[in-house]
Amino acid sequence: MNDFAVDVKSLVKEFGKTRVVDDVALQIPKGQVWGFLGPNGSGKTTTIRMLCGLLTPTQGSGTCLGLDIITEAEKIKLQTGYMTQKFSFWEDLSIRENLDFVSRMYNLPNRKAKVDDVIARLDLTQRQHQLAGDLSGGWKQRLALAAVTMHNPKLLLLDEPTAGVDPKARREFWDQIHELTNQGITILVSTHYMDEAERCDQIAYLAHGKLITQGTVRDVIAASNLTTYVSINKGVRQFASALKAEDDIENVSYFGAALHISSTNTVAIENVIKRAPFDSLDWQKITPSLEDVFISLMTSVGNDKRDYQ
Ligand SMILES: Nc1ncnc2c1ncn2[C@@H]1O[C@H](COP(=O)(O)OP(=O)(O)OP(=O)(O)O)[C@@H](O)[C@H]1O
Repeated sequence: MNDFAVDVKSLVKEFGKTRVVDDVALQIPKGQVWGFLGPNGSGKTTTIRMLCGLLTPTQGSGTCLGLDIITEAEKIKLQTGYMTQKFSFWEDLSIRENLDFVSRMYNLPNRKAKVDDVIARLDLTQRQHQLAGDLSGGWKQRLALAAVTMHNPKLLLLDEPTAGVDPKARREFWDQIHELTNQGITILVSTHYMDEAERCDQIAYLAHGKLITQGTVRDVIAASNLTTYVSINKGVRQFASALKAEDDIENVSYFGAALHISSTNTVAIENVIKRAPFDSLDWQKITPSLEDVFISLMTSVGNDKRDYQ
């Protein structure tokens, strides 16, 4: 068994004639938290489902927790916790009843102690008798995290666990995620939130089913070769459409009162800001943010031209 919790290569998934995941390779070291990013429909959920044995790849091979993803999918399921995008617990049962049900499904020994423990660990004591259907988004996600960790999985696959959850609850959720990695659990978490991407050891970015970039946030920013300038002059927004019309500016975006412009061609972007009318603004070169990089990546890969039946 190697030191990777996930070690897969050439993963392909086709639905009919549409290639939804296209030649994806991932090597996730044990005990790390990885962010899985990419636009809607880029294939994140499909990849996650292949990793936990719920979908069979059309092509490709590899292991999860040292187990073959094709031939040992059932064993992988027992050691993996998969949190789906949609809340999938019983709304008419309380938190405690839901967790008790899950512990029965996994046939866990010492069920009551196990449920007591997970309720305490995730700070659910006060709400344990509340119906799941009455919980707010943040508490629902906490219940879901409790449920997927009850059988002591070594790998957690979390599909947009914090979508629609308020910032405080999101922060608490991430505290729990880091607590779990401290215990040696490996986590792959899909997200659209940049601040969450920045909390990960490494990130992998998918577009149109292909892995476009991966590494630490710093690596991904460096590999983008993006040059970004920012202006915070009053009235800078009035220049946005003229800047967007410039062929050499690949990306113009608002960050509050500031305007960021980016290009992979440093000379060209610097020529633009030296020219009228843009030379009337003060420009400062900055390290591109992850968001600058992702917008640039999305622009460079273009629109999804695949055919969906
Ligand atoms: N069972 C299926 N049959 C046919 N097409 C599917 C099936 N499952 C997913 N797809 C298609 O595959 C593409 C990738 O979907 P997937 O859910 O993996 O993307 P995603 O990156 O997780 O998107 P999102 O960020 O919106 O959750 C989508 O266009 C989707 O419609």
